[in-house]
Amino acid sequence: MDVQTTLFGSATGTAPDFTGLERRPLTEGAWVDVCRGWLPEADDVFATLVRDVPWRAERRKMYDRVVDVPRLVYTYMIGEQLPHPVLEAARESLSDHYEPELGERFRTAGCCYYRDGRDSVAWHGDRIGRGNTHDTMVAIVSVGDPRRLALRPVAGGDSISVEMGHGDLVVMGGSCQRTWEHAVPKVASAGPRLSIQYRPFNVF
Ligand SMILES: O=C(O)CCC(=O)C(=O)O
Ligand SMILES: [Fe+2]
Repeated sequence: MDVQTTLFGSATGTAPDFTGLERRPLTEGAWVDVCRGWLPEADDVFATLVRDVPWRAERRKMYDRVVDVPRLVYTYMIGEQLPHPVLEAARESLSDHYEPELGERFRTAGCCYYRDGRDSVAWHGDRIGRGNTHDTMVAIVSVGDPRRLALRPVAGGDSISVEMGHGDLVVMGGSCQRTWEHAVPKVASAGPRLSIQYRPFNVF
């Protein structure tokens, strides 16, 4: 076996690739990309994050109020080491793939823990910072039980939904954070799900 393969194999598993990625254009220059089964070692990432992330309850400013968001969170800021090497490799691979279009690299990683179907996040755009005024991207990697990402235009109109399953990648891009809103609705029954959201500098 050649050394390169061995090193890469043990440190980060198979590098994710973007074969099978599909883009769904929305209105007003927003879009969503979906790539199923994208993340290598998804089982191990799930178990490691449940155990090692310093999870805390979320308080979040939304619609000019601070509201409780029923889920656990922790955000890895620029330069903080991520809790699994596959997540470092995934960030670099996403940056390499999207940089020509995004014009910059992904820098932070927000982690969310939806413990069961009662955990959720209400309708919002990631508009703290530049998402409020500029086109940007938020790349979401999911592990654990599938949950639905609902999206609806701010101006009014039908909502759509994208299933986020174990190892799936979903990227919201273009004007999505300001012209559309998204939510992870409560469901009658679900097991635990973790979400890792990669964002560029000053997008939250
Ligand atoms: O759970 C997800 O994947 C989406 C989370 C989200 O929209 C957010 O934290 O801003
Ligand atoms: Fe969001």
